[in-house]
Amino acid sequence: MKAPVRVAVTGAAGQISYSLLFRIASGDMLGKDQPVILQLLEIEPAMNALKGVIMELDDCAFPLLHGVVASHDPMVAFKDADIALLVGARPRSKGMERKDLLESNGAIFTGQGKALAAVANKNVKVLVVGNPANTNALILSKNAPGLNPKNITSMMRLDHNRAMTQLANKVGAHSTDVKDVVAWGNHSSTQYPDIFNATVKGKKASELVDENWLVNDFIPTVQKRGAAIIEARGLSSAASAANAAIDHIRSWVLGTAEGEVVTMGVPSDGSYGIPEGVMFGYPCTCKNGEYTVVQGFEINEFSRKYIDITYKELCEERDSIKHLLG
Ligand SMILES: NC(=O)C1=CN([C@@H]2O[C@H](COP(=O)(O)OP(=O)(O)OC[C@H]3O[C@@H](n4cnc5c(N)ncnc54)[C@H](O)[C@@H]3O)[C@@H](O)[C@H]2O)C=CC1
Ligand SMILES: O=C([O-])CC(=O)C(=O)O
Repeated sequence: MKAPVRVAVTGAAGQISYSLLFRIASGDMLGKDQPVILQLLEIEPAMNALKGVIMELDDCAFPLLHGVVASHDPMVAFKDADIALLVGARPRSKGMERKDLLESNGAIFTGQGKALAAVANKNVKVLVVGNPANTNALILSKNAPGLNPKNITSMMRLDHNRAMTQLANKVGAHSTDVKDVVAWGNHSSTQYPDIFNATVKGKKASELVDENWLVNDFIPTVQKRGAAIIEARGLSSAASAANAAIDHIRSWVLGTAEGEVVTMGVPSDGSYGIPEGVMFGYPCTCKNGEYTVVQGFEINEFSRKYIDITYKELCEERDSIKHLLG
């Protein structure tokens, strides 16, 4: 029997967590042979709601769930955490851009960065989900001395998964037939879902679709999918966001399949002309618990323009929260 892995989840009484916790406890994230201890953080007013969620976790009698800790103190919830899923933050409502949340959410990640650095496992793998995820992850990273900045990532996997299905549907294929899409840049309406390196059943995707569809349908559909869900549901995406978080961590910890490329928001390192200093959606592969940014993807003139726009937005977001960067 493997030793349990400690998984901290913030915003544990919120709607994403309601889809996320049960899947982590059932082994979807770390494998069907990996026990877990859930360490749940909420704000004080939500502790009663969290109690109800924990009652439900108990009622599942999950074989892999070896303990639940609940606290409103990050120093308790993050203690010895091996993995931290930072979901707790306000969601946007209709008419807002995700960056409009920076003012209310950004400060959450200064305190949580400090607490993680103080008490979590030094190799803790962090995924920031709370929006605006990339810039919140940057704030966290700058406030977490002693943690490896490479281990602080932001969620672009939902965008990646959205792009796969949109492309598959267009050409009459299944998402599993699609390889090598990338959601470059920011988890925002400037992100660039790119199919120029992608294949569908081994055929170049760019030869199966035309530029008009890319510009007027595919790219805006993926960019604005979150807003379309808010419009339809009255609430932002939750189950699909939880699913993407599971996918992100599973790939990172257990590795990507042979030939599989996934998008992760990771610290920019100069790859593809993006200078250091932002969290950027890059194509990645994962092995032995580490991710590597895939090099050598073709960036044509069309793609360059979109990539530069999303990079510029990330710089603007960073400039607007300079005071939170430690
Ligand atoms: N990166 C991505 O792809 C996606 C990100 N999101 C973002 O995820 C975040 C959470 O979304 P939902 O679960 O729908 O929101 P929600 O409002 O249902 O839940 C958020 C929970 O976080 C808690 N919370 C607030 N401040 C906290 C703090 N300082 N520490 C711990 N918990 C705290 C709240 O009490 C609440 O229970 C939002 O910012 C949303 O925009 C949502 C979908 C996709
Ligand atoms: O759109 C939102 O605000 C929630 C989110 O990040 C998404 O669904 O991609």
